[in-house]
Amino acid sequence: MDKLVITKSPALRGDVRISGAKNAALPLLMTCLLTDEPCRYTNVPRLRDITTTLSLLRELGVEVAQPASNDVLLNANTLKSVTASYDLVRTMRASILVLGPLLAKQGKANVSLPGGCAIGARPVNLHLTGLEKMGAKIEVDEGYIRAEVEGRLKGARIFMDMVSVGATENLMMAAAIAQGTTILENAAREPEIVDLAHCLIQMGAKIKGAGSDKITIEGVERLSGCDYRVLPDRIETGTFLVAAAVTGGHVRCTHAAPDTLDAVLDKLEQAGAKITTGEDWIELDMEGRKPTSVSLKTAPHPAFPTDMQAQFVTLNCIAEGTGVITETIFENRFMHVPELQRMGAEIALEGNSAVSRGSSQLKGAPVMATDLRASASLVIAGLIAEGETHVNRIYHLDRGYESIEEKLGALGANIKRVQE
Ligand SMILES: CC(=O)N[C@H]1[C@@H](OP(=O)(O)OP(=O)(O)OC[C@H]2O[C@@H](n3ccc(=O)[nH]c3=O)[C@H](O)[C@@H]2O)O[C@H](CO)[C@@H](O)[C@@H]1O
Ligand SMILES: C=C(OP(=O)(O)O)C(=O)O
Repeated sequence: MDKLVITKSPALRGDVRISGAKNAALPLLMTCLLTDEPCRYTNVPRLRDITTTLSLLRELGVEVAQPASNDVLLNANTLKSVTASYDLVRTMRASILVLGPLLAKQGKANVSLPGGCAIGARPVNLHLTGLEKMGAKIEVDEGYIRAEVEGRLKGARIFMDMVSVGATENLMMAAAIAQGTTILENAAREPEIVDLAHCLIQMGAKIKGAGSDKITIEGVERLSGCDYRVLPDRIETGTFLVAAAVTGGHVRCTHAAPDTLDAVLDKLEQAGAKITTGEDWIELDMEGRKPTSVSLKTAPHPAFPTDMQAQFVTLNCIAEGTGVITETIFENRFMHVPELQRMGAEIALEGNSAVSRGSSQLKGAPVMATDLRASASLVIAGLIAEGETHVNRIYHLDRGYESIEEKLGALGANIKRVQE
């Protein structure tokens, strides 16, 4: 199994090219299931989750081609199955996003229940009740969600009692070809929702309000294909910016989307970073300063993203002063804390908050993380720890970061991937 070996690194300097967003690409690739026409997606990141999605789509009978490393061509007019098997779904929760499109287009879908995962229980009740409101009959049998509808799904007014990114995406895709108008209330407002809406609109969907908490979708009979470029990854961008900040560096993220990162940039400025942005780039300069601790609370967009929480916990460990980071989205998303403590971090977990005393002297150690962003926080810790840090189980990182060691290495980090 591969691991990353990191030694204390100089201040990171230079340009880093940001990849397409994993969390935008995953739902976008599922849009091919809503049409019989070919679909082309560009700026698709090369990640394990994308490979899993393509395997899942192939299993359903979708024709898949990758003419260039970040281009994907999909054609679902050869579909032969409506079953997403446990073997694939268990490795990637976003597989649940085939449910809405398959049900809307084929009238039927069997999707393995994703089950709990390292960061929390992550139920899918909102996906299911929303589809039921649209006329689907759904039962859960032998670990599978078995959904059916007679004729087409029907437009409905759906209020979600929690803000869910995945449920908003699943229901928006299903509603795009339902009969009548669907209104999603308390919808998620993440930039990836807006990106999905733009792609669906290019395919002929009638969607208004994406990016607000009320999305109105007037169903159309059929959608055409698409040629769509995936949004830049705001979480990858934020991760590189935090890595630059903790090393006291000066880094420019290119091919980025600054307007998707307001809450993160705000906290970096509070930490003492000088931030400059252009249309598609963000530059961070610490001007030789050590960061100051920040306090923050994760919440749905446009507030601070849970997917950046772990990286900021690492920042707070070495920063000046006390900082309190509170996680409100997932009930078990502090697995990086015990590992950071093993590296010498002075952090205490108090309920759903990580309280750091700051100015910890980190020391390299063998560490491992059980989720993607926790792994990223340990990589960042490795850059500033004395000695060698070995980050194990990096298949989590490979789910969500394209060539992380090459990109960090090009900025001056001492990092290499080794096979054991
Ligand atoms: C592939 C992808 O885009 N993943 C992102 C997506 O995950 P995902 O779409 O799975 O996250 P959700 O927004 O659905 O989850 C938010 C909260 O709602 C709860 N919930 C969700 C659905 C449901 O039916 N019932 C329910 O109770 C979840 O357990 C969680 O506590 O948004 C999360 C929150 O920004 C991010 O951390 C993930 O990186
Ligand atoms: C939690 C994440 O992803 P997923 O929803 O795919 O598990 C993430 O991207 O940080």
